[in-house]
Formats: sequence, C-alpha cells, structure tokens
Amino acid sequence: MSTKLPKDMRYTQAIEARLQRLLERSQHDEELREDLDWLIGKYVRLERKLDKISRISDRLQGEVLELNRQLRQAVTTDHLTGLLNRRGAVERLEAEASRAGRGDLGFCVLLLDLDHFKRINDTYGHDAGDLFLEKIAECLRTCLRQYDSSGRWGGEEFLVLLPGTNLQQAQLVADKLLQAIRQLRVPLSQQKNAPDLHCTLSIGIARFNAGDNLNQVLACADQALYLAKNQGRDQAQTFCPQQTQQALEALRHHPCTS
Ligand SMILES: Nc1nc2c(ncn2[C@@H]2O[C@H](COP(=O)(O)OP(=O)(O)OP(=O)(O)O)[C@@H](O)[C@H]2O)c(=O)[nH]1
Repeated sequence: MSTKLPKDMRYTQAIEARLQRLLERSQHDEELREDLDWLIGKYVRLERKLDKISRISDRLQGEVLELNRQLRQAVTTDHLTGLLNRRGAVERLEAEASRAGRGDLGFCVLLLDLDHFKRINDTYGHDAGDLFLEKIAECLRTCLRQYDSSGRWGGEEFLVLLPGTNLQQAQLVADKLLQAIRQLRVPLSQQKNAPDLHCTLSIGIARFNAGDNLNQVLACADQALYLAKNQGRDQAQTFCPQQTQQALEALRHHPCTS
C-alpha cells in the first residue's frame, strides 16, 4: 500500500502535511485508509474543477477587457471618417492640457471648417458629401505626424491637435493642410466625364500654454476661424489677442456683416 500522496496535485502546505500524516497512520487501519482514499479522490476532482473554473475566469476576464477596449473605441470614434469624434477629441485635448500643465510643452489647436460644403450636398447629394468627408479625413491622416491628433468636431468641422508645437510651426502645418485640401479631387463615380468633388478649407489656430483654460483656447481658435471665413476663406488665421479682437471689431462694423 503506497504512503505517498498523488504527485500531480497542488496542496497547500498545511493540507499536504496532514494528509501525509494520515496516510502513514492508515497503514494498519483498513477503515481509515478507505475513508482517506475517498477523501483524496474527492479532493482530486475538486481541484480539477477549480482549475477549469480558473481557466474559464481568466478567459472571461480577457474577453471583458477586449470588449471594454472596443466599447471605448466605439464611443470615441466617428463612424463615418474613423477619426476621433468630438468626445474623443475632447478627451485627447484634456489629456494633452494636463500633460502640458506638468511641463512647459504646450500645444496648438487648429479648427478646420470646409468652405461652402453645403453646395456639395445640395448639388450632388448627401452621399457624395459623406464620401468627400471620408476623403478629407484620409487627407488629414496623411498630412499629420504620428503623434498629432485629428477629430471630427461637428458636421463639416474638424479639429487638429499639434503637441509640442508653437504658432509658427502650426501655421506651416495649416498651410500644408490648406494646400492638400485645395488639390484634393474626389471622383464622384467611375464614369467618364463624372465631375470631381473639390472644396477649400478655413482654419483658426490658437495655442495652449501651461495653465491656460482649455475652453478659452478653443474659443480663441473659433474666433480665428470666424476671421478666416470672413476674410475670404481658403486660409488660416492665428489667434493673437489684440490683432484678432481688432479685426473682429472691424468686421462687426463692416456694412456687409453688421
Ligand atoms: N454629407 C454630409 N453633410 C453634412 C454632414 N454634417 C453636416 N453636413 C452638412 O454640412 C453643411 C454645412 O453647411 P453650412 O454650415 O452652411 O456651411 P458651408 O456650406 O460649409 O459654408 P461656410 O462654412 O460658411 O463656408 C450642411 O449642408 C450640412 O447638412 C454629414 O455628416 N454628411
């Protein structure tokens, strides 16, 4: 009769010591030995069940994490363009603002608005407009650096976040975007003589420095965008406190806008 416990089992030290003692004592006690074998058999089956449950629980935990990741992605992604949606863009802005607060990095925000986009919808239909928005998103992704972010801010309005960038550098990025969109041609169909969709952009630029209020910076970018629209579109305007205010004031008193 063996006095060794099954080897492939995982016992706690206390259980192992007691079982081992009982096994040795049961050598001359048939009844005790039978009870002990029964208990060890139960223990083996229980341990296998626990093992199975723990593997299932590991797998479920992995699946829950993956579902959470997919859910997070779904609520922060714009389904048409695949860019961040407004909520995703705000989260990215807030993260960048708090990062900037810890150092002196700062970043620039660009608000982009397509010019006379309504004409594309009105002339070629909403699906053509959607197609054009998708191509705009592709164009943004191609033009920007890996660590820049872009999101769909509203219907035909986009936001670009340029970390560690000053206003001069942001102006260069804006020029690159203006040119890329100006040159973008989106064929409406494969048919010969089908018209190409095209459009221009207006951009407002503002800079966030450590300690700034994010909403105020966004409002500044919006004012600069308003200026870009009113000064002829297809251009970028940078928010500079005095000049922008003066220009907006002048627009307010202009006979065409007052
Ligand atoms: N196809 C499509 N159109 C959209 C979507 N969201 C907004 N729009 C359209 O975008 C157009 C915006 O029109 P407006 O606000 O007048 O702006 P605009 O024509 O671009 O003129 P400006 O901004 O002044 O240059 C409207 O026709 C909206 O219907 C969308 O998801 N898909």
